Amino acid sequence: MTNNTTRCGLIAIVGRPNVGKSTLLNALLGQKVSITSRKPQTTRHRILGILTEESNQAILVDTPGLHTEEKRAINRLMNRAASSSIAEVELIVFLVEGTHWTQDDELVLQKVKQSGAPCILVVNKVDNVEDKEALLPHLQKLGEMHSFETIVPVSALKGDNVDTIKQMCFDALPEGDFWFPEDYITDRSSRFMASEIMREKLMRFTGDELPYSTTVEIEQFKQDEYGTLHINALVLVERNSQKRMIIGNKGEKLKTIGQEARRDMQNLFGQKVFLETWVKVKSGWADDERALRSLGYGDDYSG
Ligand SMILES: Nc1nc2c(ncn2[C@@H]2O[C@H](COP(=O)(O)OP(=O)(O)OP(=O)(O)O)[C@@H](O)[C@H]2O)c(=O)[nH]1
Repeated sequence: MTNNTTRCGLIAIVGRPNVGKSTLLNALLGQKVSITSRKPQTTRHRILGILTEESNQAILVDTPGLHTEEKRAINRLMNRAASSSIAEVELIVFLVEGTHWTQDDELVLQKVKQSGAPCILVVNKVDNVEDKEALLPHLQKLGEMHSFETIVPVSALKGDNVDTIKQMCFDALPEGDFWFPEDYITDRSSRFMASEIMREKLMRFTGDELPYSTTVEIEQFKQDEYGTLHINALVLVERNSQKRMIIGNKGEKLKTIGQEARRDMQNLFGQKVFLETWVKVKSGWADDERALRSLGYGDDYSG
């Protein structure tokens, strides 16, 4: 019998636009989530997907040098059972394309070097390379640019060698509890994190007075064309007195909570955040359903 040890950690997937990151992600995630629908080049540091298989959970993010603040935020929010801190991303998967090497690739390489994290170089779109003879010397040249763990030629589109990448991601994970429920995928988890940030601020600014039954529902989580996230957070409490407590004198407390939450959200998502918050007293059955939805057990979010 194998034991129940689980492994979990952050894996960065980086590469200039159009190298096939989304295609690789979809191949890795087995079409569980369509990431190609996200707007290209507008997001930084965000969770791209969560790959959970058996005892492994790889959290795929899109930046190599996660700032300490962000790491702390993720850690604080997600790692409930264990208190171990996240030092770095465990591995960087650096995507380039065929036999090309561009200025943008060079820029990404600099970031990879700065981060100091182990890195595998994934040469994508090899199915497109007409001159197969040219591939080997090209790979050799790439190998001289940095001390990559390994260089893997793949075709994300055809699925060639994608399993090798997946295994390398899993092998890089340290032992630890899962940070997300097993069925979590990217969009939901962003909402989940937004609500966790709100909860955390509520707790911090209202202390023990806030009952456990308080829930936060993220009613809107939308990105506009300029890359700003518009997040509406609804705080549901049981009594008017609790509502007053959260709102505070002339709304001061809710304002502070909102400001702090917004700052953390911006850090975590790496995007400008426009956050609206309001507090409502929940009443009856309909709100129970809401509360459940806010925990992610209801309909899928499509916002
Ligand atoms: N021939 C071939 N085409 C690929 C492969 N992988 C991706 N592509 C194509 O390359 C184009 C860009 O792929 P994406 O996955 O959207 O690239 P991306 O890096 O996510 O781009 P951004 O979202 O702009 O960062 C698409 O037309 C893909 O179909 C591959 O292995 N072989």
